[in-house]
Amino acid sequence: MDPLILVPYLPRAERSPGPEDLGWRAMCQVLQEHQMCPRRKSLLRARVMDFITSTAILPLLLGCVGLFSLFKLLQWLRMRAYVRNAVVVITGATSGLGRECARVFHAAGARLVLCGRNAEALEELSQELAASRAPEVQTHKPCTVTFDLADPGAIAGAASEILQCFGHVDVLINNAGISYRGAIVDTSPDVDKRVMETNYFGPVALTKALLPAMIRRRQGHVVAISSIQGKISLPFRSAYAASKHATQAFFDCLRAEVEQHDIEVTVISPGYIHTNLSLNAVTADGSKYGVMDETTAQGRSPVQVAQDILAALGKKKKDVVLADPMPSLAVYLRTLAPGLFFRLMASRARKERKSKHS
Ligand SMILES: NC(=O)C1=CN([C@@H]2O[C@H](COP(=O)(O)OP(=O)(O)OC[C@H]3O[C@@H](n4cnc5c(N)ncnc54)[C@H](OP(=O)(O)O)[C@@H]3O)[C@@H](O)[C@H]2O)C=CC1
Ligand SMILES: CCCCCCCCCCCCCCCC(=O)OCC(=O)COP(=O)(O)O
Repeated sequence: MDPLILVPYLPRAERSPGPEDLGWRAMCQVLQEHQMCPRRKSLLRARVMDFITSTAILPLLLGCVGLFSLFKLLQWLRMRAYVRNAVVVITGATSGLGRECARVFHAAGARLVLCGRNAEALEELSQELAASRAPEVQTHKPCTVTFDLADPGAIAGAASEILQCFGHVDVLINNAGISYRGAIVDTSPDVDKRVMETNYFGPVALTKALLPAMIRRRQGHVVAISSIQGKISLPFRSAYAASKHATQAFFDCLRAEVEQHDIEVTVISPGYIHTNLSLNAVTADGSKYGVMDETTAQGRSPVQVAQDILAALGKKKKDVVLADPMPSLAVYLRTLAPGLFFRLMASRARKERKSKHS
Protein backbone atom coordinates (compact mmCIF):
# COMPACT_ATOMS: atom_id res chain seq x y z
CA MET A 1 0.00 0.00 0.00
CA ASP A 2 1.27 3.48 -0.81
CA PRO A 3 1.43 5.38 2.57
CA LEU A 4 0.96 8.76 0.84
CA ILE A 5 -2.69 8.00 0.25
CA LEU A 6 -3.22 8.26 4.03
CA VAL A 7 -1.95 11.83 4.19
CA PRO A 8 -5.39 13.48 3.68
CA TYR A 9 -6.75 11.50 6.65
CA LEU A 10 -4.00 12.53 9.11
CA PRO A 11 -4.91 15.30 11.59
CA ARG A 12 -3.68 18.70 10.41
CA ALA A 13 -0.55 19.75 12.39
CA GLU A 14 -1.03 23.12 14.01
CA ARG A 15 2.39 22.94 15.67
CA SER A 16 5.54 21.06 14.78
CA PRO A 17 4.80 17.36 15.28
CA GLY A 18 6.10 15.61 18.37
CA PRO A 19 6.27 11.90 19.13
CA GLU A 20 2.96 12.18 21.06
CA ASP A 21 1.16 13.44 17.92
CA LEU A 22 -1.36 10.75 16.82
CA GLY A 23 -1.20 11.58 13.12
CA TRP A 24 2.55 11.51 13.15
CA ARG A 25 2.56 8.12 14.83
CA ALA A 26 0.08 6.69 12.33
CA MET A 27 2.23 7.87 9.46
CA CYS A 28 5.36 6.32 11.01
CA GLN A 29 3.59 3.03 11.43
CA VAL A 30 2.45 2.97 7.80
CA LEU A 31 5.91 3.92 6.56
CA GLN A 32 7.49 1.17 8.67
CA GLU A 33 5.04 -1.31 7.23
CA HIS A 34 5.86 -0.05 3.77
CA GLN A 35 9.54 -0.76 4.39
CA MET A 36 8.70 -4.27 5.45
CA CYS A 37 6.65 -4.82 2.31
CA PRO A 38 9.25 -6.56 0.09
CA ARG A 39 10.00 -9.04 2.86
CA ARG A 40 6.31 -9.65 3.38
CA LYS A 41 5.77 -10.15 -0.31
CA SER A 42 8.44 -12.79 -0.60
CA LEU A 43 7.10 -14.47 2.54
CA LEU A 44 3.65 -14.50 1.06
CA ARG A 45 4.98 -15.87 -2.22
CA ALA A 46 6.78 -18.66 -0.38
CA ARG A 47 3.62 -19.49 1.54
CA VAL A 48 1.57 -19.64 -1.68
CA MET A 49 4.19 -21.91 -3.26
CA ASP A 50 4.10 -24.12 -0.17
CA PHE A 51 0.34 -24.30 -0.48
CA ILE A 52 0.55 -25.21 -4.15
CA THR A 53 3.19 -27.87 -3.78
CA SER A 54 2.24 -29.42 -0.46
CA THR A 55 -1.53 -29.12 -0.21
CA ALA A 56 -4.47 -29.01 -2.54
CA ILE A 57 -3.49 -27.57 -5.91
CA LEU A 58 -0.66 -29.80 -7.13
CA PRO A 59 -2.50 -33.04 -6.32
CA LEU A 60 -5.55 -31.48 -7.95
CA LEU A 61 -3.57 -30.63 -11.10
CA LEU A 62 -2.04 -34.12 -11.22
CA GLY A 63 -5.51 -35.57 -10.71
CA CYS A 64 -6.86 -33.58 -13.67
CA VAL A 65 -4.01 -34.74 -15.92
CA GLY A 66 -4.58 -38.31 -14.74
CA LEU A 67 -8.31 -38.12 -15.36
CA PHE A 68 -7.76 -36.65 -18.81
CA SER A 69 -5.28 -39.42 -19.70
CA LEU A 70 -7.71 -42.03 -18.39
CA PHE A 71 -10.50 -40.48 -20.46
CA LYS A 72 -8.28 -40.58 -23.58
CA LEU A 73 -7.29 -44.20 -22.87
CA LEU A 74 -10.93 -45.22 -22.42
CA GLN A 75 -11.82 -43.40 -25.64
CA TRP A 76 -9.04 -45.29 -27.46
CA LEU A 77 -10.15 -48.63 -25.98
CA ARG A 78 -13.80 -47.93 -26.89
CA MET A 79 -12.74 -46.99 -30.43
CA ARG A 80 -10.83 -50.27 -30.83
CA ALA A 81 -13.63 -52.24 -29.23
CA TYR A 82 -16.05 -50.67 -31.71
CA VAL A 83 -14.45 -52.40 -34.69
CA ARG A 84 -13.10 -55.53 -32.95
CA ASN A 85 -14.75 -58.51 -34.72
CA ALA A 86 -17.03 -56.08 -36.59
CA VAL A 87 -17.67 -56.85 -40.27
CA VAL A 88 -16.24 -53.86 -42.14
CA VAL A 89 -16.70 -53.48 -45.92
CA ILE A 90 -14.18 -51.20 -47.67
CA THR A 91 -14.60 -50.21 -51.32
CA GLY A 92 -11.53 -49.11 -53.27
CA ALA A 93 -9.31 -51.25 -51.05
CA THR A 94 -6.68 -51.78 -53.75
CA SER A 95 -4.99 -48.40 -53.40
CA GLY A 96 -4.36 -45.27 -51.33
CA LEU A 97 -6.74 -44.48 -48.48
CA GLY A 98 -8.80 -47.67 -48.91
CA ARG A 99 -5.73 -49.88 -48.62
CA GLU A 100 -4.54 -48.03 -45.48
CA CYS A 101 -8.03 -48.26 -43.96
CA ALA A 102 -7.84 -52.01 -44.59
CA ARG A 103 -4.51 -52.22 -42.71
CA VAL A 104 -5.65 -50.02 -39.80
CA PHE A 105 -9.07 -51.71 -39.37
CA HIS A 106 -7.51 -55.20 -39.71
CA ALA A 107 -5.00 -54.37 -36.96
CA ALA A 108 -7.91 -53.24 -34.78
CA GLY A 109 -9.51 -56.70 -35.14
CA ALA A 110 -12.15 -56.06 -37.82
CA ARG A 111 -13.45 -58.80 -40.12
CA LEU A 112 -12.84 -57.18 -43.50
CA VAL A 113 -14.60 -57.44 -46.83
CA LEU A 114 -12.20 -55.88 -49.33
CA CYS A 115 -13.81 -54.58 -52.53
CA GLY A 116 -12.26 -53.36 -55.77
CA ARG A 117 -12.00 -53.91 -59.49
CA ASN A 118 -8.64 -55.66 -59.47
CA ALA A 119 -9.05 -59.22 -58.12
CA GLU A 120 -5.31 -59.84 -58.07
CA ALA A 121 -4.53 -56.69 -56.03
CA LEU A 122 -7.34 -57.56 -53.60
CA GLU A 123 -6.01 -61.10 -53.12
CA GLU A 124 -2.49 -59.78 -52.57
CA LEU A 125 -3.70 -57.40 -49.85
CA SER A 126 -5.81 -60.13 -48.28
CA GLN A 127 -2.76 -62.43 -48.11
CA GLU A 128 -0.62 -59.63 -46.64
CA LEU A 129 -3.19 -58.95 -43.91
CA ALA A 130 -3.80 -62.64 -43.18
CA ALA A 131 -0.06 -63.04 -42.59
CA SER A 132 0.17 -60.02 -40.28
CA ARG A 133 -0.57 -60.17 -36.57
CA ALA A 134 -1.61 -57.38 -34.21
CA PRO A 135 -0.61 -57.22 -30.54
CA GLU A 136 -3.40 -58.15 -28.11
CA VAL A 137 -6.05 -58.35 -30.84
CA GLN A 138 -7.39 -61.37 -32.63
CA THR A 139 -7.18 -60.65 -36.37
CA HIS A 140 -9.21 -62.26 -39.16
CA LYS A 141 -8.48 -63.28 -42.74
CA PRO A 142 -10.27 -60.82 -45.03
CA CYS A 143 -12.80 -61.78 -47.67
CA THR A 144 -12.62 -60.17 -51.15
CA VAL A 145 -15.35 -59.14 -53.60
CA THR A 146 -14.48 -57.91 -57.10
CA PHE A 147 -16.81 -55.52 -58.95
CA ASP A 148 -16.93 -52.21 -60.81
CA LEU A 149 -18.88 -49.54 -58.93
CA ALA A 150 -19.50 -47.69 -62.19
CA ASP A 151 -21.44 -50.69 -63.53
CA PRO A 152 -25.02 -50.37 -62.22
CA GLY A 153 -25.73 -54.00 -63.16
CA ALA A 154 -22.96 -55.28 -60.88
CA ILE A 155 -24.14 -53.85 -57.57
CA ALA A 156 -26.94 -56.26 -56.55
CA GLY A 157 -24.73 -59.33 -57.11
CA ALA A 158 -21.81 -57.68 -55.29
CA ALA A 159 -24.04 -56.83 -52.30
CA SER A 160 -25.21 -60.43 -51.91
CA GLU A 161 -21.60 -61.67 -52.23
CA ILE A 162 -20.59 -59.17 -49.52
CA LEU A 163 -23.38 -60.40 -47.21
CA GLN A 164 -22.34 -64.01 -47.75
CA CYS A 165 -18.77 -63.31 -46.55
CA PHE A 166 -19.57 -63.09 -42.82
CA GLY A 167 -23.38 -63.19 -42.80
CA HIS A 168 -23.94 -59.49 -42.16
CA VAL A 169 -22.34 -56.02 -42.41
CA ASP A 170 -21.58 -53.77 -39.44
CA VAL A 171 -19.70 -50.97 -41.18
CA LEU A 172 -19.77 -50.00 -44.86
CA ILE A 173 -16.98 -47.62 -45.90
CA ASN A 174 -17.79 -46.11 -49.29
CA ASN A 175 -14.24 -45.09 -50.13
CA ALA A 176 -13.66 -45.88 -53.83
CA GLY A 177 -13.52 -42.82 -56.02
CA ILE A 178 -12.04 -41.13 -59.03
CA SER A 179 -11.05 -37.51 -59.56
CA TYR A 180 -11.19 -35.37 -62.66
CA ARG A 181 -9.34 -32.47 -64.27
CA GLY A 182 -10.81 -30.39 -67.08
CA ALA A 183 -12.70 -27.35 -68.28
CA ILE A 184 -16.48 -27.70 -68.37
CA VAL A 185 -16.69 -26.52 -72.00
CA ASP A 186 -14.32 -29.26 -73.17
CA THR A 187 -15.71 -32.14 -71.10
CA SER A 188 -17.82 -34.82 -72.71
CA PRO A 189 -21.01 -35.80 -70.85
CA ASP A 190 -19.70 -39.38 -70.76
CA VAL A 191 -16.90 -38.21 -68.47
CA ASP A 192 -19.39 -36.44 -66.17
CA LYS A 193 -21.42 -39.66 -66.06
CA ARG A 194 -18.40 -41.86 -65.36
CA VAL A 195 -17.32 -39.71 -62.42
CA MET A 196 -20.89 -39.58 -61.07
CA GLU A 197 -21.35 -43.37 -61.49
CA THR A 198 -18.14 -44.12 -59.58
CA ASN A 199 -18.38 -41.48 -56.85
CA TYR A 200 -22.13 -41.14 -56.40
CA PHE A 201 -24.50 -43.64 -58.08
CA GLY A 202 -22.32 -46.68 -57.29
CA PRO A 203 -21.93 -45.94 -53.56
CA VAL A 204 -25.62 -44.96 -53.33
CA ALA A 205 -26.73 -48.23 -54.97
CA LEU A 206 -24.40 -50.33 -52.80
CA THR A 207 -25.61 -48.58 -49.64
CA LYS A 208 -29.26 -49.15 -50.61
CA ALA A 209 -28.54 -52.82 -51.34
CA LEU A 210 -26.94 -53.40 -47.92
CA LEU A 211 -29.29 -51.19 -45.90
CA PRO A 212 -32.25 -53.61 -45.48
CA ALA A 213 -30.01 -56.17 -43.73
CA MET A 214 -28.72 -53.44 -41.39
CA ILE A 215 -32.26 -52.26 -40.66
CA ARG A 216 -33.37 -55.85 -39.85
CA ARG A 217 -30.54 -56.14 -37.29
CA ARG A 218 -31.13 -52.59 -36.03
CA GLN A 219 -27.37 -52.14 -36.30
CA GLY A 220 -25.01 -50.64 -38.83
CA HIS A 221 -22.72 -47.77 -39.70
CA VAL A 222 -22.52 -46.26 -43.18
CA VAL A 223 -19.49 -44.14 -44.00
CA ALA A 224 -18.99 -41.92 -47.04
CA ILE A 225 -15.49 -40.75 -47.92
CA SER A 226 -16.35 -37.42 -49.49
CA SER A 227 -13.86 -34.54 -49.80
CA ILE A 228 -13.39 -30.90 -48.89
CA GLN A 229 -14.67 -30.57 -52.45
CA GLY A 230 -18.01 -31.87 -51.21
CA LYS A 231 -18.28 -28.57 -49.36
CA ILE A 232 -16.55 -26.13 -51.73
CA SER A 233 -16.18 -26.19 -55.52
CA LEU A 234 -12.86 -25.51 -57.25
CA PRO A 235 -12.45 -24.56 -60.93
CA PHE A 236 -11.58 -27.42 -63.32
CA ARG A 237 -12.99 -30.02 -60.88
CA SER A 238 -16.69 -29.73 -61.89
CA ALA A 239 -17.56 -33.44 -62.17
CA TYR A 240 -15.57 -34.40 -59.06
CA ALA A 241 -16.88 -31.55 -56.90
CA ALA A 242 -20.45 -32.20 -58.10
CA SER A 243 -20.18 -35.91 -57.25
CA LYS A 244 -18.84 -35.11 -53.77
CA HIS A 245 -21.50 -32.45 -53.10
CA ALA A 246 -24.13 -35.02 -54.12
CA THR A 247 -22.50 -37.56 -51.79
CA GLN A 248 -22.64 -35.13 -48.86
CA ALA A 249 -26.31 -34.37 -49.55
CA PHE A 250 -27.37 -38.00 -49.97
CA PHE A 251 -25.67 -39.25 -46.82
CA ASP A 252 -26.95 -36.28 -44.77
CA CYS A 253 -30.49 -37.26 -45.83
CA LEU A 254 -29.77 -40.91 -45.07
CA ARG A 255 -28.51 -40.06 -41.56
CA ALA A 256 -31.79 -38.40 -40.68
CA GLU A 257 -33.88 -41.23 -42.19
CA VAL A 258 -32.12 -44.20 -40.57
CA GLU A 259 -31.65 -42.75 -37.10
CA GLN A 260 -34.93 -44.51 -36.13
CA HIS A 261 -33.25 -47.87 -36.93
CA ASP A 262 -30.16 -47.09 -34.80
CA ILE A 263 -27.94 -46.87 -37.89
CA GLU A 264 -25.08 -44.36 -37.87
CA VAL A 265 -23.95 -42.32 -40.86
CA THR A 266 -20.57 -40.57 -40.99
CA VAL A 267 -19.42 -38.29 -43.81
CA ILE A 268 -15.65 -37.78 -43.91
CA SER A 269 -14.31 -34.80 -45.86
CA PRO A 270 -10.54 -35.03 -46.25
CA GLY A 271 -8.21 -32.44 -47.71
CA TYR A 272 -5.31 -33.56 -49.90
CA ILE A 273 -3.95 -37.04 -49.18
CA HIS A 274 -0.78 -38.53 -50.62
CA THR A 275 -2.32 -41.28 -52.80
CA ASN A 276 -2.67 -42.10 -56.51
CA LEU A 277 -5.84 -39.97 -56.84
CA SER A 278 -4.37 -37.39 -59.24
CA LEU A 279 -2.48 -40.07 -61.21
CA ASN A 280 -5.78 -41.95 -61.69
CA ALA A 281 -7.89 -38.85 -62.41
CA VAL A 282 -9.85 -38.72 -65.65
CA THR A 283 -9.57 -35.73 -68.03
CA ALA A 284 -12.07 -33.91 -70.25
CA ASP A 285 -11.72 -36.43 -73.11
CA GLY A 286 -11.82 -39.49 -70.84
CA SER A 287 -8.08 -40.20 -70.89
CA LYS A 288 -6.04 -40.70 -67.71
CA TYR A 289 -4.45 -37.54 -66.27
CA GLY A 290 -1.41 -39.53 -65.08
CA VAL A 291 0.34 -36.75 -63.14
CA MET A 292 1.22 -36.76 -59.46
CA ASP A 293 0.12 -33.24 -58.54
CA GLU A 294 2.18 -31.31 -56.04
CA THR A 295 -0.89 -30.81 -53.85
CA THR A 296 -1.44 -34.58 -53.75
CA ALA A 297 2.24 -35.37 -53.17
CA GLN A 298 2.29 -32.92 -50.27
CA GLY A 299 -0.98 -34.22 -48.85
CA ARG A 300 -1.48 -36.00 -45.54
CA SER A 301 -0.26 -39.54 -45.08
CA PRO A 302 -3.06 -42.02 -45.86
CA VAL A 303 -2.14 -44.03 -42.75
CA GLN A 304 -2.78 -40.99 -40.56
CA VAL A 305 -6.09 -40.30 -42.31
CA ALA A 306 -7.12 -43.97 -41.93
CA GLN A 307 -6.38 -43.76 -38.18
CA ASP A 308 -8.41 -40.56 -37.92
CA ILE A 309 -11.29 -42.31 -39.69
CA LEU A 310 -11.15 -45.21 -37.21
CA ALA A 311 -11.21 -42.71 -34.34
CA ALA A 312 -14.14 -40.79 -35.87
CA LEU A 313 -16.17 -43.98 -36.28
CA GLY A 314 -15.44 -45.06 -32.68
CA LYS A 315 -16.82 -41.71 -31.53
CA LYS A 316 -19.80 -42.08 -33.90
CA LYS A 317 -19.06 -38.67 -35.41
CA LYS A 318 -21.55 -37.50 -38.00
CA ASP A 319 -19.52 -35.13 -40.16
CA VAL A 320 -15.76 -34.87 -40.06
CA VAL A 321 -13.36 -32.56 -41.90
CA LEU A 322 -9.79 -33.91 -41.98
CA ALA A 323 -7.89 -31.06 -43.57
CA ASP A 324 -5.30 -28.38 -42.96
CA PRO A 325 -6.42 -24.91 -41.76
CA MET A 326 -6.58 -23.27 -45.23
CA PRO A 327 -9.11 -25.68 -46.81
CA SER A 328 -11.10 -25.70 -43.57
CA LEU A 329 -11.15 -21.89 -43.56
CA ALA A 330 -12.23 -21.92 -47.21
CA VAL A 331 -15.33 -23.91 -46.18
CA TYR A 332 -16.28 -21.17 -43.68
CA LEU A 333 -15.49 -18.44 -46.20
CA ARG A 334 -17.86 -20.07 -48.74
CA THR A 335 -20.67 -19.86 -46.16
CA LEU A 336 -19.91 -16.53 -44.50
CA ALA A 337 -18.58 -14.45 -47.42
CA PRO A 338 -19.65 -16.21 -50.64
CA GLY A 339 -18.93 -13.13 -52.80
CA LEU A 340 -15.31 -13.06 -51.70
CA PHE A 341 -14.99 -16.83 -52.09
CA PHE A 342 -16.33 -16.70 -55.68
CA ARG A 343 -13.88 -13.90 -56.56
CA LEU A 344 -11.01 -15.99 -55.18
CA MET A 345 -12.12 -18.99 -57.23
CA ALA A 346 -12.40 -16.87 -60.40
CA SER A 347 -8.88 -15.59 -59.85
CA ARG A 348 -7.69 -19.16 -59.25
CA ALA A 349 -9.28 -20.18 -62.58
CA ARG A 350 -7.56 -17.26 -64.40
CA LYS A 351 -4.18 -18.20 -62.92
CA GLU A 352 -4.58 -21.89 -63.75
CA ARG A 353 -5.62 -21.09 -67.35
CA LYS A 354 -2.66 -18.71 -67.71
CA SER A 355 -0.11 -21.24 -66.39
CA LYS A 356 -1.54 -23.88 -68.76
CA HIS A 357 -1.12 -21.62 -71.80
CA SER A 358 2.33 -20.31 -70.90
N1 LIG B 1 -6.19 -38.29 -52.29
C1 LIG B 1 -6.81 -37.19 -51.95
O1 LIG B 1 -6.22 -36.09 -52.00
C2 LIG B 1 -8.22 -37.24 -51.50
C3 LIG B 1 -9.02 -38.36 -51.70
N2 LIG B 1 -10.33 -38.34 -51.29
C4 LIG B 1 -11.19 -39.49 -51.56
O2 LIG B 1 -10.63 -40.67 -51.03
C5 LIG B 1 -11.14 -41.78 -51.73
C6 LIG B 1 -10.01 -42.74 -52.04
O3 LIG B 1 -9.17 -42.17 -53.01
P1 LIG B 1 -7.57 -42.29 -52.96
O4 LIG B 1 -7.18 -43.43 -52.15
O5 LIG B 1 -7.07 -40.98 -52.66
O6 LIG B 1 -7.27 -42.57 -54.51
P2 LIG B 1 -6.66 -43.83 -55.27
O7 LIG B 1 -6.75 -43.50 -56.71
O8 LIG B 1 -5.34 -44.17 -54.72
O9 LIG B 1 -7.68 -45.00 -54.92
C7 LIG B 1 -8.96 -45.04 -55.48
C8 LIG B 1 -9.59 -46.39 -55.22
O10 LIG B 1 -10.90 -46.38 -55.78
C9 LIG B 1 -11.05 -47.51 -56.64
N3 LIG B 1 -11.95 -47.28 -57.75
C10 LIG B 1 -11.88 -46.31 -58.68
N4 LIG B 1 -12.84 -46.46 -59.60
C11 LIG B 1 -13.54 -47.57 -59.24
C12 LIG B 1 -14.65 -48.24 -59.77
N5 LIG B 1 -15.26 -47.83 -60.87
N6 LIG B 1 -15.11 -49.35 -59.15
C13 LIG B 1 -14.50 -49.79 -58.03
N7 LIG B 1 -13.45 -49.21 -57.47
C14 LIG B 1 -12.97 -48.11 -58.07
C15 LIG B 1 -9.64 -47.76 -57.15
O11 LIG B 1 -9.57 -49.07 -57.63
P3 LIG B 1 -8.67 -49.47 -58.91
O12 LIG B 1 -7.36 -49.88 -58.32
O13 LIG B 1 -9.42 -50.59 -59.51
O14 LIG B 1 -8.57 -48.27 -59.79
C16 LIG B 1 -8.82 -47.51 -55.92
O15 LIG B 1 -8.82 -48.64 -55.10
C17 LIG B 1 -11.85 -41.22 -52.95
O16 LIG B 1 -13.24 -41.26 -52.74
C18 LIG B 1 -11.37 -39.79 -53.03
O17 LIG B 1 -12.29 -38.95 -53.64
C19 LIG B 1 -10.86 -37.26 -50.68
C20 LIG B 1 -10.12 -36.15 -50.46
C21 LIG B 1 -8.75 -36.05 -50.84
C1 LIG C 1 -10.27 -16.29 -43.93
C2 LIG C 1 -9.25 -16.68 -44.93
C3 LIG C 1 -9.72 -17.83 -45.76
C4 LIG C 1 -8.85 -18.01 -46.92
C5 LIG C 1 -9.42 -19.00 -47.86
C6 LIG C 1 -8.80 -18.85 -49.20
C7 LIG C 1 -9.30 -19.85 -50.17
C8 LIG C 1 -8.19 -20.73 -50.59
C9 LIG C 1 -8.70 -21.88 -51.35
C10 LIG C 1 -8.21 -23.13 -50.75
C11 LIG C 1 -8.65 -24.27 -51.56
C12 LIG C 1 -8.41 -25.54 -50.86
C13 LIG C 1 -8.78 -26.67 -51.75
C14 LIG C 1 -8.69 -27.95 -51.04
C15 LIG C 1 -9.12 -29.03 -51.96
C16 LIG C 1 -8.98 -30.35 -51.35
O1 LIG C 1 -8.47 -30.54 -50.29
O2 LIG C 1 -9.48 -31.36 -52.08
C17 LIG C 1 -9.33 -32.68 -51.63
C18 LIG C 1 -9.50 -33.54 -52.82
O3 LIG C 1 -10.50 -34.22 -52.95
C19 LIG C 1 -8.40 -33.54 -53.79
O4 LIG C 1 -8.82 -33.90 -55.06
P1 LIG C 1 -8.02 -33.38 -56.35
O5 LIG C 1 -8.39 -34.34 -57.42
O6 LIG C 1 -8.49 -32.01 -56.63
O7 LIG C 1 -6.55 -33.44 -56.03
